[in-house]
Amino acid sequence: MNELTALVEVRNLAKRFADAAVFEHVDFDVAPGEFVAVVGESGVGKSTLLNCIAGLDRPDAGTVRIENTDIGALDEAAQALFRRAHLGFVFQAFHVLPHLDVAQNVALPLLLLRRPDPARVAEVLKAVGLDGFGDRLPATLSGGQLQRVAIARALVHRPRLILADEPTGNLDPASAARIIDLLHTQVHEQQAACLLVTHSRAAASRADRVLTLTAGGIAA
Ligand SMILES: Nc1ncnc2c1ncn2[C@@H]1O[C@H](COP(=O)(O)OP(=O)(O)OP(=O)(O)O)[C@@H](O)[C@H]1O
Repeated sequence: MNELTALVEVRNLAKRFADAAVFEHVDFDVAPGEFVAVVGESGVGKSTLLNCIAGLDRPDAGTVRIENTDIGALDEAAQALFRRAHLGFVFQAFHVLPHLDVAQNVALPLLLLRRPDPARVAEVLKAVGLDGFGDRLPATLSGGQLQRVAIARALVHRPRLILADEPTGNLDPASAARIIDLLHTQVHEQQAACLLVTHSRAAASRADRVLTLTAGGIAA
């Protein structure tokens, strides 16, 4: 895949923490409209890989280009603006803001982009099965409901790249399937791309491609 067609291009990426290597020689592309699952043993570095792609962790070697922008070449402020406009990130730990209600949490990416759109917020809340939960505070929600708030927030601004770290980890099989459907719809309708880190065989089996991360690289 050449530079013009790849939405994400990862080249020779390596990351270590202090004296412990996590991974090296990580090379892959993701095309527009592609849904890619990343699997691998616990602790192999899947979350770290997503963080490096988003510019939240700095790799020790290699490059990440998203829509032809070299993320590592941007300063922190420019990286934050780039993330805001182009990325939707579902974190393993949700990062839902406790003092904002569900609708306000989901609306946040649109507000930061100065594109408030209450109808879109209501649409994604309905899509994740949280119709009627807009005015609830996060402390009153279950783990699976919080996870769906995080997913709605990651999708509300229709990002080109969705990075999702175990987005179905707290969900029952039917809710999980519904979230994977939603990610598929977003990816295929918007020609976006999704990188889904998962231990779930069911979720991985729905991806267009499955990549396995090891300490020495990543491969189909
Ligand atoms: N900030 C950090 N400082 C030091 N070591 C870290 C840090 N973050 C992660 N690690 C280590 O890096 C390795 C990769 O962690 P990571 O969370 O990326 O793995 P993972 O494949 O996502 O794991 P899991 O499937 O269990 O979620 C682990 O050994 C972890 O202990």
